[in-house]
Amino acid sequence: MSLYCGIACRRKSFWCFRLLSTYVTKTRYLFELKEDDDACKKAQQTGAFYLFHSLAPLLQKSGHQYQAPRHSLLELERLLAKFGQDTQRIEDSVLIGCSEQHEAWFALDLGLNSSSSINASLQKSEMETELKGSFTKLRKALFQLNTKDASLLTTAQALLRWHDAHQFCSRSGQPTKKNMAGSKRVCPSSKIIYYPQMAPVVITLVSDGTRCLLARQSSFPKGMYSALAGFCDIGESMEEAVRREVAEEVGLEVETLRYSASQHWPFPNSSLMIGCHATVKPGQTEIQVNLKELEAAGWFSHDEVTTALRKNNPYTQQQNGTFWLPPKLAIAHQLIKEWVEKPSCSPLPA
Ligand SMILES: NC(=O)c1ccc[n+]([C@@H]2O[C@H](COP(=O)([O-])OP(=O)(O)OC[C@H]3O[C@@H](n4cnc5c(N)ncnc54)[C@H](O)[C@@H]3O)[C@@H](O)[C@H]2O)c1
Ligand SMILES: [Mg+2]
Repeated sequence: MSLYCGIACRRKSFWCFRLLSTYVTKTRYLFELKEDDDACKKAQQTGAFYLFHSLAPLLQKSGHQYQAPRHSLLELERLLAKFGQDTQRIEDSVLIGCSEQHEAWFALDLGLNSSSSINASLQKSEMETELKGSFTKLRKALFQLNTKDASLLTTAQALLRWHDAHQFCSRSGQPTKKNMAGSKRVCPSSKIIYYPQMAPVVITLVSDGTRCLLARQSSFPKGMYSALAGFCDIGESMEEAVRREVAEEVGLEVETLRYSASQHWPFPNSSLMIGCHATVKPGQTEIQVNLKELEAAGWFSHDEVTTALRKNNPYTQQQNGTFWLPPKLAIAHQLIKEWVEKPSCSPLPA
């Protein structure tokens, strides 16, 4: 779908109207909603709401899959009235996207601000009955959601968590106020504007040309190995962070590296995962595991990794005691799959 937009450009004394793509009109619309509180409030009238309770999204299960139901403003108002809650609460919602037809999508947490945890949990189960779903831990549900819902819910949870944790100005100590879309918070006293943040993390699949290096932390589920990951230090470039993390965690020097792709990762707080492939200096492949950071690390052959990717069912592999890899949705999985498909693509010097 494309729309003619009001934007016109003057070229050689003719007015020509440029056809804007659906994507462009959608991003312009979302930008407007973030900047204009009145437009955003209006968008709520025809919008749809994803519901959360204490950062757990409302999901409905059908077979082995989860679905995230959306509710209209009217349905939400009825629900709040039924549970004796003020409709003012809708102003806590955050904008998380919109459809191609410009139906704005919001997320609202009905559990976060409850003053009593006993009341909150009572209300939670009653709401679940009313809504014919369950507020499910995102970590549990993430891998059983379709990619679109998974991406929307991780964005929503990250934004709701950020607002919950940034209620006060770090300079004045006064309460901050969110804008209608939830794209920022402002301190009325110090005038400081706070924007939602993500921490940059590099995640690197190291190869020696024929094998790839996988590692596990003690906090990982039993048997799961992944690529090396680490938070960027302040002042570092992505390249510097990759070199440092690989040296810190396994005692190897990166020779070449290549950026692959990035991903927002909501756990435990919002990270921007920057995915890379790296190679180490030939003949310098002896791993020295930093046991403060990792439980184990090792080189895995192309055959071993290919087999693990093919049979990547955590439940059976955990029981067999064999090693297994992160699920499809994780960028680590994508990096490993790329390496299996093209183990010797040529990266740039680090
Ligand atoms: N999506 C994926 O495929 C995937 C795969 C592996 C890891 N991860 C994620 O990557 C992240 C980083 O990996 P890691 O734990 O090995 O990092 P890491 O190697 O940097 O070690 C974590 C330690 O770094 C310190 N640290 C520095 N800056 C920090 C910050 N901004 N926030 C929290 N801790 C900070 C803390 O002491 C913490 O204990 C984790 O949150 C993990 O969930 C994602
Ligand atoms: Mg690490």
